[in-house]
Parts: sequence; structure tokens; C-alpha cells
Amino acid sequence: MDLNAQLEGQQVESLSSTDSKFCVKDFVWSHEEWPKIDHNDFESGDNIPMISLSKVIKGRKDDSYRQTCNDMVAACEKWGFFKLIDHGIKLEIIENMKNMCSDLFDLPMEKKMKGGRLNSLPLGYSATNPDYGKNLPWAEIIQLLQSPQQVVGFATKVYGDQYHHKFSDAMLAYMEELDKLGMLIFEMLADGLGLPSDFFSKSFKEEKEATMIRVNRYPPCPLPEKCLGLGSHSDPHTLTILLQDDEVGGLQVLSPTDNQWVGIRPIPNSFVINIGDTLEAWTNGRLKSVVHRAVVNKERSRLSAAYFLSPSSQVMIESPPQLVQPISPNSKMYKPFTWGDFRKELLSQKRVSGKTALHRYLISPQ
Ligand SMILES: O=C(O)CCC(=O)C(=O)O
Ligand SMILES: [Fe+2]
Repeated sequence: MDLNAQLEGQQVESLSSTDSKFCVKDFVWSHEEWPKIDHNDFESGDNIPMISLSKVIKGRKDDSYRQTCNDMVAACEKWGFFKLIDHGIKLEIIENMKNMCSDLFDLPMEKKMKGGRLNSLPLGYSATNPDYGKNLPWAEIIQLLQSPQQVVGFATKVYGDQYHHKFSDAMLAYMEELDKLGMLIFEMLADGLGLPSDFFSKSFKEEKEATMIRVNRYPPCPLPEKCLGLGSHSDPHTLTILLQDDEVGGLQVLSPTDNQWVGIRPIPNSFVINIGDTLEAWTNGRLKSVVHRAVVNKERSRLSAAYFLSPSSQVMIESPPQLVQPISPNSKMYKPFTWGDFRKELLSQKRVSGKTALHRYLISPQ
């Protein structure tokens, strides 16, 4: 047997959550999807803007605040992505969340599967999911709603009644801080777009039943040139606050200017912020929801945590008149829809590759 066949025949214990044991070859993607740039090639991604909140003081709308808002909007118009530093969230809260998730991922599979996700809702722990059929992601995932009841319920299933607190307290504390940071970003984007400051944030005040966190762990992969941690996709929600691994790269963005994949360099104690489909529609296409993916590597495991902000279900996603001109190119692009309806459709649809979720609302498909 040649070396390659031997490698592809290796069993993948760490990602086999069902009775059927997976081999490396089950994770091989179609040829067009194979990553052409390596997980630690970051040169082209250095053009993605970096925004610091060091001069932003809540409630003070001075010149440096306005400048930062404008820079943020410009980054989201061009890239749909920016790196955020000096965000003000205590390192301890971040480290605690990461440690609790790493500990959980390190448990034996039978224990993790006690909190295994049910088919009806994508919540809980999951490793390789046979529903995907092909193009299996090289990742294990913890997905939880921002709901104390749900987080405690999951932790209790995995750890039992007495020991769940450390995990659930860490996750809930992290989500609470990210929610506040998300509201600040929404206000800054609204200010930068010339909308009332609370234009977006006021729709997030009620229940947060769909806001969630997705923690991904990508184990070392023997065949990173043919596998993907997470295939190309855009995030359907409004805004994503992504915590990348501090050291191990893997996030790649499909540059909207030249359609080339670019890698985002990990920066310790920073976040990567990106616009989701719903915010693209809400801003009449001004802020871009951009396709991205996660690639894997041979040597090191990588952890990332994506926090997806969702408005209340009944909120109508409709571009404000300030962003709509009666004539092209800024005439109204999307039919109004509620976040709840869009979410229902997303839950019922099969996995898609690239960016297709919003098409159903386009007024004139382009
Ligand atoms: O792992 C990463 O850096 C990307 C994660 C991501 O895009 C997602 O979970 O939606
Ligand atoms: Fe994503």
C-alpha cells in the first residue's frame, strides 16, 4: 500500500462520535475546495483593518469616537471583517471560557456524547455528523444558546448535578460580556452609518433566544491539504464576534475585491468581527457578509469560539430610508423579513456551501 493510501485509511478516533468509525479519507473534500494557501500564510490578510477601542469611552461622542465609527464602517463595507483590539473584556473571563471548553473537549467521547446534539436543534456537543454525507468537517463543536437554562442543562448532562457550575458559569459570564461588546459595536456602526445610535441595538433588548456560541476545536489533521475544519460559508446572523486561537492560524476570508483566500493572523487578546447575512440585508447591502472558512494543520490543535448575535424573532429586517435611494445603485435590495422566519428557514435547510442564504429575499436577483 502506498503512503497516501495508508494515511487515508487511518481511523479518526477523536472525531468519531457514532458507532461507525471514520477514516481520514471520509474527511477528504472535493478537489475545488482544497485549500491553496497554508494555515499560517497571513501576508495577504494583513490588509484587513484593525480597530482599537482604546479611545472609545462609553457615552462620549468626541472626534476620536467618530473617527473609529467611520473606520469600522469602512472596514465592513470593503471586507465585512475587522480585527478588534483594546476591547476592554477581562482576560480572565476569556481564558476561563477557553479552559472550560478545552477541558470538555478532552473528556472521553462517551462522556461528551451525554450532551450530544439532538437532530431537531443544532445544540450541544457534536463531532463528525454523518448527516453531512460528504465533505465532513475536521472539527468537534460545542454549540449553546445564550440561555442559562440551556447552558446549565447541557453542563448537567455532561458533568452531573454537582459539577456543572464551573462550566456553565464560565460560558454565561463570557456570553454576557460579548453581548455588551456587541451592543457597543452595533451603536458604533449605526453612528458611522448616520442612523440613530440605537437603530440596531434596540432590537436585541428582549429575549435572546437565538443568540448563541459555537466553540470549534480542530484536532491536528494528517492530511490538511485535502481537508477543511469548516467549509466556506457566510454567517447567517447579524454580527459575529470570533475569538481565534491565540497562536494557531486557520481562519481564511474570501477577499471581496479579488476573490482570493486570505489568512487572518492570530493576535493575542483580540477578536475578529464579521458581518452576517442579516445585517447585510438590514443595511441594504452597505455592510458585507463575506464568505470564510477554517483550514487545519498537521501539528497543532486549534480552538475558536464564534458568538453570533440574533435580534428578537419578531424584529422586521428592513433597510432604513437613509440607506435606500429611489434609484440604482442603492435602491431597495431585499424584501423585508422577520429574523424569526429567516431562522426557521435556516434550521430546515441542508448545509450550503458559500453564500446563498439571502437569495430568497433579493428583490432583483443579481
Ligand atoms: O474557526 C474559525 O476561525 C472560523 C469559525 C467560523 O467561521 C464559524 O464558527 O462560523
Ligand atoms: Fe463563520
